[in-house]
Amino acid sequence: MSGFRGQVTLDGPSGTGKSSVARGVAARLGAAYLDTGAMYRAATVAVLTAGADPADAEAVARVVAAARIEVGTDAATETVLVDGVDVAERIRGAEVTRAVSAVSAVPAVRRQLVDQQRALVAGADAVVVEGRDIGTVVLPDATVKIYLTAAPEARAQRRAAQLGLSAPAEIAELAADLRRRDEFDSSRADSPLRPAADAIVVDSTELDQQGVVARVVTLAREAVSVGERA
Ligand SMILES: Nc1ncnc2c1ncn2[C@@H]1O[C@H](COP(=O)(O)OP(=O)(O)O)[C@@H](O)[C@H]1O
Ligand SMILES: Nc1ccn([C@@H]2O[C@H](COP(=O)(O)OP(=O)(O)O)[C@@H](O)[C@H]2O)c(=O)n1
Repeated sequence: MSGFRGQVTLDGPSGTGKSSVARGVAARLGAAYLDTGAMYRAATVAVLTAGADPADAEAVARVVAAARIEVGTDAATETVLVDGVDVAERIRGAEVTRAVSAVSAVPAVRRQLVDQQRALVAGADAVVVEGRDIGTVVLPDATVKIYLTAAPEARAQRRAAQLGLSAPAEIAELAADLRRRDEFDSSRADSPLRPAADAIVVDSTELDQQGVVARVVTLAREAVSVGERA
């Protein structure tokens, strides 16, 4: 079978499985992988490290413009650096998660990171890119666009399992955080979270992770063969 060539975009709300599925799909397709959420989280680390207020759009834009954000495009290893410092663990912490939606709503930050995202994938024959606006803004001509959804309860349960939390109060807090971020990300003026008009919606509520990976790989291969026949 010939190798996959093209761009796969995976967008959707938090906890739907984007990162894990995108890594699995990239491995199966022999493709590069870009986690754009990690870039907005790294920008948030720069803001917090500088002591800037995440709600102060001008200060945020200034700090992020001066920060050197580096992310890897290898599905097997995670590389996230801010000004040369490894922040791969810090970006997943609660402090960053609380502030990231405010930082990512700043248009100057989005322009900077979208330019960087396009440059990072420009040389790749095959790439899987995940985020919120990849199919709508970053790569509007992608080969196949997936919009991943899942029931809110399933998303909160998955996030809790991932973080090793099981107390009902902790799960309720995670669910509230997911709701707050979805609401913020979907209602911002610049590049809100929404499916592209030509995205295929995949609901992962009743599928396990391998099932979702298999479905997306099939959709990616079908899109290429349709493209070849056209
Ligand atoms: N279909 C699925 N069923 C059950 N758990 C899943 C599924 N897809 C992903 N997960 C798990 O849910 C958690 C959150 O997934 P993640 O990929 O981080 O989501 P996102 O990037 O959309 O926030 C991870 O621990 C992952 O292993
Ligand atoms: N392409 C993207 C990716 C992430 N983001 C922002 O970055 C935050 C963190 O993204 P993420 O993908 O790491 O979040 P999780 O789904 O892993 O919780 C999101 O809540 C958005 O505010 C964005 O605005 N645009």
